[in-house]
Amino acid sequence: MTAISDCFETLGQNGECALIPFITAGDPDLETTAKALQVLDRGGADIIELGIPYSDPLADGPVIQAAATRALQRGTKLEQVLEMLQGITPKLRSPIILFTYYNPILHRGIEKFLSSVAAAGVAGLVIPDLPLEEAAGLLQPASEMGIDVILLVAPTSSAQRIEAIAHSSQGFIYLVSVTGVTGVRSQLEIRVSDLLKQIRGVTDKPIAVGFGISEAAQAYQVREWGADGVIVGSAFVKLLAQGTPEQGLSAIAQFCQSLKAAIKTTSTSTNTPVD
Ligand SMILES: O=P(O)(O)OC[C@@H](O)[C@@H](O)c1c[nH]c2ccccc12
Repeated sequence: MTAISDCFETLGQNGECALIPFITAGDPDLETTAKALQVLDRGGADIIELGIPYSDPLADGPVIQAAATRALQRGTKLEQVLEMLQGITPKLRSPIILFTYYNPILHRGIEKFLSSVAAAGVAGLVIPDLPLEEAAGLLQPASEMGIDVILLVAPTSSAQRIEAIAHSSQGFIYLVSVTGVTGVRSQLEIRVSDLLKQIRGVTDKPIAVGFGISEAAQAYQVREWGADGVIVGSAFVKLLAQGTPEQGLSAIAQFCQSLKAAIKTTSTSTNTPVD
């Protein structure tokens, strides 16, 4: 069993939903990223998604694009991120998922990339532009190294494609809540609830929902729709970038706690959180 499946299994036994914050590595610097991982880990995160900054982030909205640009301007490189992680992952309770576009993987070579991320203690990978048709070449060697490759379902995916993705995805299924790029949305689409049911119908694997979630009430809503995990990116990235690194760290600590408290509430409770 992988670290990620293990995490969902334990949470599921307690009727809990996973909180999965996302931050960009190297924004404002790698030292702060290392601290942020620890702050999130202690603040209620169950799994943490760490983004490798990339120059052509097609799936990202303005907040994460700007964070990636700042990180690249500082000269953040994959090798340095992995080196930082190697020192930090043994101290964390939460498994780390590395978020990267596909090109940097191809550039290094799949085997080499996988062995370096495994050595850094990474538990999973999210690769938004990995074509399902090419996923097999990565899924097999990754699972041999105990790394989950998490595949994404989009609202536009056909029933047939949803089934194929659900079948191949490792660790959990990432359900993208909206068509478009990452970033804060004021309203979540009700369609997410139907998509969750549709995916449930074809797999027992956990399902986490991401894109557009920025408030405790939205996280609660997604949990009520039946998600096993809630992914929150842009809202964390924005808070971390405001003010000094210390101010950013304290802001994400508070936000993390409030999100976790919101999704811990069980559906039978009358204690519905308001934001
Ligand atoms: O930023 P949001 O809207 O909260 O979405 C999650 C997200 O940041 C993270 O999972 C992510 C960052 N960049 C991505 C690109 C594609 C898919 C997912 C992502």
